[in-house]
Amino acid sequence: MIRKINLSNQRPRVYCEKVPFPRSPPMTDQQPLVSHDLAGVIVGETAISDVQGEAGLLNYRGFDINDLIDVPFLHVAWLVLFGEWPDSEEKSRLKSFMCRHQRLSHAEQDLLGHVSRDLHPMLMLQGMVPLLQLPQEETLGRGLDAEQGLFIAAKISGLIAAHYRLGQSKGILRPTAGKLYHDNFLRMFHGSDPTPEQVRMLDAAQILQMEHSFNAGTFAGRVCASTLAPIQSVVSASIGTLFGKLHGGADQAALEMAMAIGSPDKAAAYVEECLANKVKIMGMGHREYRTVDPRAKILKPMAMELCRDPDSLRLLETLVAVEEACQREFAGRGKEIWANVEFYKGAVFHSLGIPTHYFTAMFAQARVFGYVAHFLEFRQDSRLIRPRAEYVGHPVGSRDQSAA
Ligand SMILES: CC(=O)SCCNC(=O)CCNC(=O)[C@H](O)C(C)(C)COP(=O)(O)OP(=O)(O)OC[C@H]1O[C@@H](n2cnc3c(N)ncnc32)[C@H](O)[C@@H]1OP(=O)(O)O
Ligand SMILES: O=C([O-])CC(=O)C(=O)O
Repeated sequence: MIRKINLSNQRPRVYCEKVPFPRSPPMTDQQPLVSHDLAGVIVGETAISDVQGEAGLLNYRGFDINDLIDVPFLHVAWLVLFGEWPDSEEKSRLKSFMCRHQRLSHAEQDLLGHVSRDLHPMLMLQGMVPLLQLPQEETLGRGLDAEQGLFIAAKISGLIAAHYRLGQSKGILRPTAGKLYHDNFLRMFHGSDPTPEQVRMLDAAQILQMEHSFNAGTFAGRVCASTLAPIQSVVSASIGTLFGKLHGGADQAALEMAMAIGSPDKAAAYVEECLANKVKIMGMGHREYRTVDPRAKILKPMAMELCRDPDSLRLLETLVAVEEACQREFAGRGKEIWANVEFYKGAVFHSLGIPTHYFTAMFAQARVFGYVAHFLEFRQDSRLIRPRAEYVGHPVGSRDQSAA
């Protein structure tokens, strides 16, 4: 039996005595558990990834992310989904499956053609995913849910590239059999061959974004899955949640912030002004990490390697100056706020020629593998997620009904 109270806006870790998940004891006359933001509250178990916020560590299925960034992207995706590496037969089937489904059918192209070119790519994805006709037969030998989840993942990459092409008044391109997943994506997006270095960098950046335990988007998906909604509703709910600036949308906001600041010498004044006015600095801070995000540690040197042209370099130097000013200012205020995954990722994407308003959609393109992994895990043993609210409105009988 547990009873745990977490005061909102504080950070105590409130661990409960182990009770068999997913069932909590029924709420009766005992003191209710209250948490407005669920900070520190454990609401389930997962074997998919582990975020160690104090130490600044992240692993997927028991592998530290530093050891995963050089592994082929789709092999890591398989690991995240199924908890083991694919064998050689599975590697080859997965590669051709993803390539086949990255290509949009005529019906899918037609649907996308009706979407406004100006619609934000995240809204386009959230709307398009439930409209996909999912496969009804298994070919990968991992069950229909996994088949459909991987199908959605491949389509997301095709939809992003096609949406961008249509916005540029250019034709939609097809993937090429035998090419790597992100090689095809970059070619379908830009219409030109990426360098092996660009593909390698995109692989690494996307591996870093693939999975992150019970983040808001994944949790929203779990809530949706708990009603027994289908996988396309679950992924769509997660994408909608990822879009916000306090979550995935911070990637676009962080680089646009650097663009608006303009040059490194203006960074300190910008940070001081934000903090004086209680404005959040995008790409800084994290609910779980009490130190620098382990992914930011990898993305910063990647950005330094990639940002060579004067425009990219100025943006990167501006970000570095913002980070330094934040470190000074937050330390002076006794706060532990560090760069998160979003802070330097934008500089990497920018150097790959991705416009800022596509950043979060590309985050979704990677995180969808995590969403599907959680769907598969959660569906094995789930119960409806339904918290309570404390009613603070008018009491019955206290209102004038004559004007009804
Ligand atoms: C993929 C991802 O989702 S990573 C996160 C992406 N989001 C962002 O980058 C948006 C900017 N960051 C933020 O808004 C926050 O840091 C969040 C939402 C990520 C985490 O929020 P919280 O868990 O509430 O942060 P936390 O409890 O550490 O905040 C402590 C204090 O630092 C402040 N703070 C936290 N982050 C920032 C920031 N980026 N800029 C300015 N102040 C900040 C908070 O306002 C709070 O101040 P207070 O004590 O005066 O109220
Ligand atoms: O876990 C979180 O709160 C945010 C997130 O998705 C990430 O950092 O990748």
